[in-house]
Amino acid sequence: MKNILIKIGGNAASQLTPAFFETIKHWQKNNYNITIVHGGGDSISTLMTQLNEPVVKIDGIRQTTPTGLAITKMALLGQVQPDLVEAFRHHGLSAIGLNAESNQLLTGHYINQEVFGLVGQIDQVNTQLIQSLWQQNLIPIIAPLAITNQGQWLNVNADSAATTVAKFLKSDELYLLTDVSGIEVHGNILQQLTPQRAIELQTESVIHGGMLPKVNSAFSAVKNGVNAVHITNTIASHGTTISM
Ligand SMILES: Nc1ncnc2c1ncn2[C@@H]1O[C@H](COP(=O)(O)OP(=O)(O)O)[C@@H](O)[C@H]1O
Ligand SMILES: CC(=O)N[C@@H](CCC(=O)OP(=O)(O)O)C(=O)O
Repeated sequence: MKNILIKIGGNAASQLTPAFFETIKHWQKNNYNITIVHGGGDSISTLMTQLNEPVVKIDGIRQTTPTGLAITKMALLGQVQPDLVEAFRHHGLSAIGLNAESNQLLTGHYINQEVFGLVGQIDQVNTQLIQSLWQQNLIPIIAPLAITNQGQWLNVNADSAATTVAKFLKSDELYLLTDVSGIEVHGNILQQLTPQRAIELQTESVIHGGMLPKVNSAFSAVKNGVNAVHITNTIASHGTTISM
């Protein structure tokens, strides 16, 4: 029995095909446990712009003010997540939307409050809640937010959230679904990426922006027991694979 986590980035969410849902159904029939962590950075930025909140990202991580956090929650929990749950239902799959407060699903801490504001990293995952949903054939769809022990909500980069949840669930495979078919280097998509090559490509700025948290999260996942991370635009292809 496999345990697969799929992170659906904001851009990928609007491009899910019937084939994607058929593959998930096929995996469920084979008793695979499926978990989704969603992004939604594009929806957050659009809503921020509409509400005159500045959009500032440093190396792919959003600086998040208290107003920015309120907008982030609106976008993720009011738009992106319900739309995804509905898409799964429409394709005959039972899914349930979850956030940090769902029976204390995701607890975290600030990464660097002075630089990033209300941005965090996840320390604890209520894996029992996820496992009980799997037993009911429900697919958990989780938002990238966390709560501190003091009850403060934190915005979490969705690649980092997906990676941490995959580590806690001991996932066999993690798919980071995005809008590119893999990591591109001088016009070619890499099949594999080693840590050494990743450092070189980051230094040369060949890997930049939103790809930085993906690559860093992927290496952290494989160091912590996830067998393989695939950076891709479809679960039908592995794109760029990061493994030990
Ligand atoms: N070497 C690279 N190969 C492919 N994409 C890259 C690379 N470096 C930076 N990127 C950028 O990373 C983006 C994916 O990250 P992001 O926009 O944050 O996606 P998501 O919303 O799916 O997390 C790509 O669209 C591309 O613009
Ligand atoms: C702290 C931080 O950067 N949080 C992200 C959360 C959403 C996200 O990561 O969505 P994508 O995967 O679609 O980019 C943000 O505010 O955009």
